[in-house]
Amino acid sequence: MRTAYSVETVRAAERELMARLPEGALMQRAAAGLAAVCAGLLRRRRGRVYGARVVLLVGPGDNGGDALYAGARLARRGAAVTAVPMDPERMHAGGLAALRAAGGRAAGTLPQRADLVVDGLLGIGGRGGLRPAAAALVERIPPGVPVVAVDLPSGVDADTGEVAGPAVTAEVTVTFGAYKPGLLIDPGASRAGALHLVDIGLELPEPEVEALQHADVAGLLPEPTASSDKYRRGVVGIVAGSAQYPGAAVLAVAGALRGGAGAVRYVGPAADSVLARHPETLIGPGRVQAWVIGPGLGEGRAGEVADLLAQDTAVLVDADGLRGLDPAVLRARTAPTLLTPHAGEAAALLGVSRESVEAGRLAAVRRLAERYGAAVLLKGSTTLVASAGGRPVRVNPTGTPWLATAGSGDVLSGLAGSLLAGGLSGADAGAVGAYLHGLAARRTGGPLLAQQVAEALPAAWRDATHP
Ligand SMILES: NC(=O)C1=CN([C@@H]2O[C@H](COP(=O)(O)OP(=O)(O)OC[C@H]3O[C@@H](n4cnc5c(N)ncnc54)[C@H](O)[C@@H]3O)[C@@H](O)[C@H]2O)[C@@H](O)CC1
Ligand SMILES: [K+]
Repeated sequence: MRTAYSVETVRAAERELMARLPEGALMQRAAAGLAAVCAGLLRRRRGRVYGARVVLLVGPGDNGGDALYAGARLARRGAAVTAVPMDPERMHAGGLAALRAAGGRAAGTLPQRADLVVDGLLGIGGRGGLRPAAAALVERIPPGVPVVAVDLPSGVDADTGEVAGPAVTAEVTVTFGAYKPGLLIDPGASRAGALHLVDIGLELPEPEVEALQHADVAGLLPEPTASSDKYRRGVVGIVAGSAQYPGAAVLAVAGALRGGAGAVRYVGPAADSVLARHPETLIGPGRVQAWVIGPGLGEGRAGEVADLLAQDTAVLVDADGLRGLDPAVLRARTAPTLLTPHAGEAAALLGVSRESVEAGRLAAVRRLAERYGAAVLLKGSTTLVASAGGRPVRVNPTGTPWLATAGSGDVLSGLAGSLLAGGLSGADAGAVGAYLHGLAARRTGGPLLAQQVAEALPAAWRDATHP
């Protein structure tokens, strides 16, 4: 599991550790780790560190200090290191002295030629969009030069991943002590490049955010045993599609058939289309371990949603099924419930604007889970899954922008419903479903069809369970 911690938590752990260590020890650990990653990148790119031109962008705080001390280490190995300050009056004094003693220099403007730029403008002390002096430096980073971000890309909000205005786009981010949520959640995540965690010895409590990895997914996926027949492996029922949208039913069933359930049952007006594509489907009402309701349902079917929610069976509600949900009804349920809105649907469920959901996705998914007393999967470029009761929010690490295509959400709801039928909790079914769905899309690559994502799911399942 990859875990991430808020600034407040990291600061508290740092204070506790600093009190037990000599002054400056943590910064030296950070700088040593940062310099090692920079040196590795330079060796891969140009064979050696000696003679490399390294530019440090130096902010007024300790993030700049890390960059300066790391620059000093690179200068001692023969790199030509130039520090460019955001504010010449406010540079970490010890770091600047170390850089100068190692043969580095400070300059007022950004050199046009460089082999590497180190972004030490702002770390976890950054607030709001970059102020003009910082933004001006970021805009002058020469195109094509790799950037290593110190702790996080400057301009990315550490706690939320929000980016207000210009921000650094890094090839690598070297982060200290713990991942920050903003490194795992878009738009911040896509600015951070490859993540490298330097252990500085922090002792940390329960994380705010976590991201499943292959091993976690393998541990959660239901694997059939010799004694499991199709009913023991669970039956998932799909209530989806309408005369207007029969395709949503076909795609939800396509996802459900590949989610490990023993059988898939379909209830709705698109039975002919479903059977034509998926002859293995059971048709008509019957016993199931989990229901999926919503994809392509169209209007006027709230009664069917209410009927399913009144049953003591796991239910996933998606798309049109999410309209007008009553928080009191959901909160009263004891069987697992998973809601899978996109930002627009989430906004309607919260009674806020779509923009406000998109600007604060982490807060929005938490609020939804609390308000509806259910697990909530908020779709988007990084899909988030929250559960009621304040557990860490799960961030899906496998997404790809190509997944923003018609019908891909229908495949996901079928898949996650199938996992619910297999006995996973709402939050686990959502997080594992999003993980496999993203992996399948990555395997498919390029402009993709939702049907292809469904077809790649068995291979994604094998990748996660037998890496
Ligand atoms: N505290 C610790 O024990 C450690 C901290 N480390 C480093 O220290 C960093 C945190 O240092 P600081 O607390 O000094 O904070 P930062 O260096 O992140 O930045 C704070 C400074 O930036 C200015 N600033 C804030 N927002 C701005 C904006 N939007 N535009 C322009 N300027 C802005 C503030 O006025 C303040 O002077 C970490 O990210 C990490 O890199 C590491 O050395 C490891 C140990
Ligand atoms: K930075």
